[in-house]
Amino acid sequence: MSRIFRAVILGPPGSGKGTISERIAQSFGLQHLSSGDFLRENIAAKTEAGVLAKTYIEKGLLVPDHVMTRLVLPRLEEITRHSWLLDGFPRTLAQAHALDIACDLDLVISLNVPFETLKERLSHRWIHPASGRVYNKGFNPPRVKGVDDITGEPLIQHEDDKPMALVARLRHYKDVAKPVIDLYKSKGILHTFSDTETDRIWPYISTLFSTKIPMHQADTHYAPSH
Ligand SMILES: Nc1nc2c(ncn2[C@@H]2O[C@H](COP(=O)(O)OP(=O)(O)O)[C@@H](O)[C@H]2O)c(=O)[nH]1
Ligand SMILES: Nc1ncnc2c1ncn2[C@@H]1O[C@H](COP(=O)(O)OP(=O)(O)O)[C@@H](O)[C@H]1O
Repeated sequence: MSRIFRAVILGPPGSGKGTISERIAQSFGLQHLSSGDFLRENIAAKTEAGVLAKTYIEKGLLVPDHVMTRLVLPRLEEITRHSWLLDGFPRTLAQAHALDIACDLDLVISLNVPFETLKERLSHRWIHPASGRVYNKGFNPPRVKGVDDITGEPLIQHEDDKPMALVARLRHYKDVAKPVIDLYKSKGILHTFSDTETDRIWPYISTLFSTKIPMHQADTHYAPSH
């Protein structure tokens, strides 16, 4: 059996982590694990962690480290046969240290997208709350304005994607993420990609993964439809 490949994707809210993770998952057969999805599953199932996490997310705050590590690490340990890409975790230095104890990472990608671009994207981000599907006016609009493509249910905008909350959220991200980025830089596994467009970043990420993942493990390659 091939060795498991473990990667993390870092970047501020709106930098395209979810979008790029899906492309990596599709092109290279990695399992996309998203801390936001784990949280939404737990909130929907009303688990103890989910009920607690909801109170923080609603206020636009980070969920405490001990709740996040207890939620995410067991999920990683369950995956013993499949390569994975972790999106949204670690977000703090304490989470990065906990992950470090649990496993060895092969690769960390950091997305560096200008502040103005993030503000613009997030203020146009619309979500289907039940599934977590994400749309963007312009980049990937729903087929019918205001409703989810699959269920036809209404889309909503996160309170913390509204303009007033955005600036504070992005500033806070930067402060908390800096030591995490520095840690992975010092380990020599960090690769940073800077641009305003996902479609311009993607070819570089795709090339990087091609050099790291043996071709027989990779599935068909993702090609943007536009
Ligand atoms: N205009 C534009 N929007 C993008 C681009 N890449 C992603 N988006 C949109 O920006 C928003 C944030 O992307 P997402 O992948 O959710 O970022 P995350 O918060 O880092 O996971 C979503 O509405 C995406 O559809 C891009 O290159 N251009
Ligand atoms: N690793 C984490 N540590 C703390 N809180 C987290 C973590 N991951 C997600 N969250 C919480 O869940 C919310 C939604 O996460 P996510 O879906 O990744 O959205 P976004 O990309 O907009 O930040 C975050 O705003 C935060 O409150």
